[in-house]
Parts: sequence; C-alpha cells; structure tokens
Amino acid sequence: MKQKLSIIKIGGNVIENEVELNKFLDSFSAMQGSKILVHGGGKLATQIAEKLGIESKLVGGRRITDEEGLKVITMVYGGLANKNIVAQLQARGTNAIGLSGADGNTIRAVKRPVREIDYGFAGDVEEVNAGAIDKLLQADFVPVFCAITHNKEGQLLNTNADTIASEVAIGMSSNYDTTLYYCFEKKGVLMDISDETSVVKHLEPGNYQELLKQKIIADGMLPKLENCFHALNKNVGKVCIGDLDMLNPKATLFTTITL
Ligand SMILES: Nc1ncnc2c1ncn2[C@@H]1O[C@H](COP(=O)(O)OP(=O)(O)O)[C@@H](O)[C@H]1O
Ligand SMILES: CC(=O)N[C@@H](CCC(=O)OP(=O)(O)O)C(=O)O
Repeated sequence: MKQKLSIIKIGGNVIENEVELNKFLDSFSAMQGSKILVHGGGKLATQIAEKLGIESKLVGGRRITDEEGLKVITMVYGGLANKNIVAQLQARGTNAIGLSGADGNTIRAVKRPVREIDYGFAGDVEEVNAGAIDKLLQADFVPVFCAITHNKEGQLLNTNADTIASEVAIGMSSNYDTTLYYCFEKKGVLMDISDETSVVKHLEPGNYQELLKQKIIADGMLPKLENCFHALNKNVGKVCIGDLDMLNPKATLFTTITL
C-alpha cells in the first residue's frame, strides 16, 4: 500500500491575516504524516507593488507579470511570505524547508505562450521533479513551495499557486496516496456566497456543470475547480476545499470533490 501524503494550499487571504495564518500553521503543524505546503500571496504582492508605484493587472485570476512585476513577485513570494511561513513552522517544531520551483529543479515551467493576452513572465508547469521532492520528504523535511517556477534557462516564472499545488499532487501520486486540500477563507464551495452554511458537501462532474450554468461558481473558484478535476483525472486520490477547520480530523463541513 502506498504511503499517505497531504498537499495543502493556502491562499492570499489566509497569508495576509496574521491571526488566520497562525491558526492555519498550528493546524498544519499538528497534521500527522508526510505533508507539503503550497502558498499563494497574490493580495500581498498587489499591496506591495502599489507601495512601489507598480500597477497590478490580473486577467481571469492570473497576473500579467512584466519585468518589474517579477521582481516584486520574487521578493514577496520567495522572500517575505515563504521565509516567514518557514520560520513560523520551525517555531512549531516542524522542519520546514522553503522552496521555489528553481530550488532542486523541483518545478520546471514554460513561459505561457502569447495568444490573445501576453501574460509576461507567467509560467505553465511542464515537469514536477517528484524524485527530488521525495528525497526531502524521506529526510523528514516539510517542503513549503511559493508560487514561483523556473524554465531551467535562468528565467523565474510567476505561477498560479493553485496550479502548483495540483501539479505537485499529480507528480507525487505515482509514489504516494495523495490528498489535495485547498484552504481558503470560506467553508467550501457555497451555493450562496454570503451564507457559510450553504456548503456543497459533495461536488462531482454532474452538479459541477449545473453550478457553472447557474453561475454559482465564479471568479477565483473557476480556476480552482478546474485544478481540482484535473488533479483527480491524473490520479490524485482525494481533493477537498474548505477553511482552516478542514484540517481538523473531526471537521465535517467542507467540500469533497470526486469524479
Ligand atoms: N460558489 C462559490 N463558493 C465559494 N467561493 C466562491 C464561489 N464562487 C466564487 N467564489 C470566490 O472564489 C474565491 C476563492 O478564489 P481565490 O480568491 O482565487 O482563492 P485563494 O484565496 O485560495 O487564492 C472566494 O474568495 C470567493 O469570493
Ligand atoms: C500567474 C499568477 O497569477 N500567479 C499568482 C501567484 C500567487 C497566487 O496564486 O496567490 P493566491 O493563491 O493568493 O491567489 C499571482 O501572482 O497572483
């Protein structure tokens, strides 16, 4: 039987809020078994870019990343956000190791081809180096990935953190029984965005199509769910979406996605 591995992604709304981030890191540290953390930080990058007089443009939830923008991304995701999370995990006795996709050549990507829109230095994942990540897990490190990849030709690329999480989960699925958790500020996929009790507990292709038609799924939830179904189609064992409480073994209110 394959060993269990949890891949957990946290979004910008959690990172930005110190209280929420601390709560999350407590739960994450308490999780048993092998685990990998992937963090975003889009909101923080937008705020810091603004302070530096750099305007942020997002299309379909993806950031158009020019040369100056990439510098901000590298400093904020690879530096501030990643190192802070790693230090906070170390303080909790979790032996975290902060990584971009360039570190250990763990995630190679290509610059997104220009079609209608030029996303600049935005990357699409090509290859996850499961062997390198596995070596870290075997040495009892807890990898913490930021939303940066590289093209193996010296170019860093800004890459959506939800996509990094699903691609890492897919890559690790040949050797592990994987569960992918998307942790954000709501209880799960909601029927009514203003009602936290309206959680869709089970989402499968049938009711997913229905919710898409009714436009109940919108904004950031659209690419997130595309990543979820993509992961399940590529042998990820289980995918869940919910808030910080989801990581508690006794949690019941969150969304489980199946095929
Ligand atoms: N049906 C839905 N249920 C829950 N959230 C939804 C739904 N439709 C749209 N959303 C929006 O999707 C957002 C999550 O996407 P995003 O901001 O990309 O997440 P993250 O914080 O993980 O980066 C939520 O903040 C919410 O506003
Ligand atoms: C290319 C691209 O869009 N990259 C994302 C990476 C960060 C991210 O995904 O952060 P959240 O999970 O907090 O949204 C961005 O710069 O916003």
